[in-house]
Amino acid sequence: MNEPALVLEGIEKAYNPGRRNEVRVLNGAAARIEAGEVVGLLAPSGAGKSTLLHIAGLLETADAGEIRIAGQAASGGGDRLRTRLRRDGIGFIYQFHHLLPEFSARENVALPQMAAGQGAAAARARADDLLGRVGLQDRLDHRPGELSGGEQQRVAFCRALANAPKLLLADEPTGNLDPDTSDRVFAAMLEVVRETGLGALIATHNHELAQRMDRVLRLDHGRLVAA
Ligand SMILES: Nc1ncnc2c1ncn2[C@@H]1O[C@H](COP(=O)(O)OP(=O)(O)OP(=O)(O)O)[C@@H](O)[C@H]1O
Repeated sequence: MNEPALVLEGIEKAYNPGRRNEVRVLNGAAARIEAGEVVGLLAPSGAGKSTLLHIAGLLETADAGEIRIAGQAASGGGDRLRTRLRRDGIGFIYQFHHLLPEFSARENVALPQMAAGQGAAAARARADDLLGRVGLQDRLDHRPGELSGGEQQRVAFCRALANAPKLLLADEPTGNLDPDTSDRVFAAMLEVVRETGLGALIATHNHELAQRMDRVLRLDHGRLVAA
């Protein structure tokens, strides 16, 4: 049986602990996302959504708690373990695409694979396949500045999947797009996510998008509860 894509147990996080301006953001947050499961994360601004995604994505450390990515414990491991798990196990998409402006769509998707040791030809072939699956087969050689906002987000999505992660983390991935484009881009992402069978945690303020996911969590006083 497949290991869960993500397990979080007892995650605690406070900023400025012990000081007058202490902010307790996570207070025993726990979740389990199975392989193939798409889970939404709904939370009002400031509730700790980005903090939670950064901790799950091993970009930020928790004060306490356990994190497992596809069965591998990340908590307690050193920076090298965290970097390897992040590179091989996790794909990220942010609200703004953060694509490299001087590289083409194909190169933006191929580069993370090459950084992980893949040969250039195979990396380009996988990039072309992924980009084709979200309808960008005619935009392979375009640079980000030559693409629409929705196209840029689709490239960012393909880049997140480039190294075949077990877990996809997304922070408002269509949040900067107009409603129609957001809807289309989100549908394309969801279709590919469901085909690949990876586990996904997708933060959104959009209740309609959240309803298309398998289930939805919300942050309530630093804990994750079913929405
Ligand atoms: N580096 C930091 N130092 C101090 N406080 C911080 C820091 N980062 C975040 N916070 C505080 O922690 C809380 C949670 O922040 P976070 O960015 O996780 O919220 P969010 O739910 O993602 O909000 P949004 O939807 O507005 O992006 C906020 O009250 C924020 O002010």
